[in-house]
Amino acid sequence: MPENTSSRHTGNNGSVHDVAVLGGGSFGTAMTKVLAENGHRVHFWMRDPAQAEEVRKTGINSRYMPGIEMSGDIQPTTDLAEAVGKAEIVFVAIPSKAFRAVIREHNSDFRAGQIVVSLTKGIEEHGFKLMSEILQEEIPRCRIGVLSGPNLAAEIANRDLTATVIAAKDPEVRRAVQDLLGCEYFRVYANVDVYGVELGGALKNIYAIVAGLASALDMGENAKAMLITRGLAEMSRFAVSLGANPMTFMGLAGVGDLVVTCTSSKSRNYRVGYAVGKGQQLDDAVRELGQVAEGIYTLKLVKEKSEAIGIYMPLVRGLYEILYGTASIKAVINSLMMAVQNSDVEFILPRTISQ
Ligand SMILES: NC(=O)C1=CN([C@@H]2O[C@H](COP(=O)(O)OP(=O)(O)OC[C@H]3O[C@@H](n4cnc5c(N)ncnc54)[C@H](OP(=O)(O)O)[C@@H]3O)[C@@H](O)[C@H]2O)C=CC1
Ligand SMILES: O=C(CO)COP(=O)(O)O
Repeated sequence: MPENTSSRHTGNNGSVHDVAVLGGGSFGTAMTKVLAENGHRVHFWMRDPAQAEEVRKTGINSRYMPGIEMSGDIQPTTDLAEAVGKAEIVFVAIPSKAFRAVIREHNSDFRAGQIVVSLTKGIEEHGFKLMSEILQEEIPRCRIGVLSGPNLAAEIANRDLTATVIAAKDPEVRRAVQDLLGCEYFRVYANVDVYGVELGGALKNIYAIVAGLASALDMGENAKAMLITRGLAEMSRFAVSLGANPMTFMGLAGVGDLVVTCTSSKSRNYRVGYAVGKGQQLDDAVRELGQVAEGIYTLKLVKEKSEAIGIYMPLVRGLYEILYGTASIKAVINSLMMAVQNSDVEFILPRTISQ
């Protein structure tokens, strides 16, 4: 493992901490890199022994971050108990489909009071649970937080200027995460609306798929702005109905993350939408991607949930009909454009009650 020769550049008090990152994919790797560059000892858990060996020997995770060399005190491991046991703070970057299973299997390895922060932007299939709710159910003795924002892993790994949000009820959790992660290229803002921040990160993936589709069809810049803005209206309507604070959607974890994923071909969700817009089958697009695109699962769950609770989500419904139904893209666009014309900002002027 190459030694960290660069000087420490955190804005904190300079103390070194043992932290764990669970999940050896793109985002786990990017956050491991930030933490190690900030001078912390990172116990980096992944399930693939060959990958752990590669990171140990070369500092590179070639499957998920080819060409990115990490430096500093990184201890890759396939022993989750060891990683969690040594850590003061644990970051979890495991896709939503596997999140509960991994935490449940290792439940007894977590200590009372240990800080556990979810980096995952998805929803559990059964019961519509967010990752912080899973943590609360599985390890209630821990102090829980959620990190979310416009955070493309490749850009963070490249040290491009980035901001994110730590959401937690406990101010010590917020402060600890700000101190651990903050540095000259990574800035961490705080929020207490855990549910809103977390839901924002999960929901925007749906609209990134829509934006990718629109881009593949060369719909133009006005259309892009319309989709992003109506996506924001739709996701905040849904989240607020479930208890989120509408103001959260004006922040980095709301509109910030929505903008980056709806405008960047670095977003996997956007890429899936783009491929489908170019005529590829969804399954083939996902297989070719080779990484997680949480939005394709979130879409199904949000469509069901919105129907169950009576929340109007035309973009969700339209995308669902394209990806999982039989509707043509053209027919969906036509029905969206010809729907009853509603109010712009429904927090100011209520949406028509005819829909
Ligand atoms: N990439 C990004 O830019 C960002 C991602 N996120 C979120 O982070 C989460 C993780 O995404 P990301 O790292 O990008 O995903 P990737 O597709 O890059 O990697 C997925 C990782 O999860 C591991 N994994 C999959 N299933 C299991 C399992 N059952 N047990 C243990 N490990 C498993 C994979 O291991 P293996 O290789 O062995 O299959 C791999 O290490 C997602 O919710 C995503 O939305 C959030 C912000 C930014
Ligand atoms: O959440 C992300 C950026 O904030 C990453 O988006 P994708 O999962 O679509 O790549």
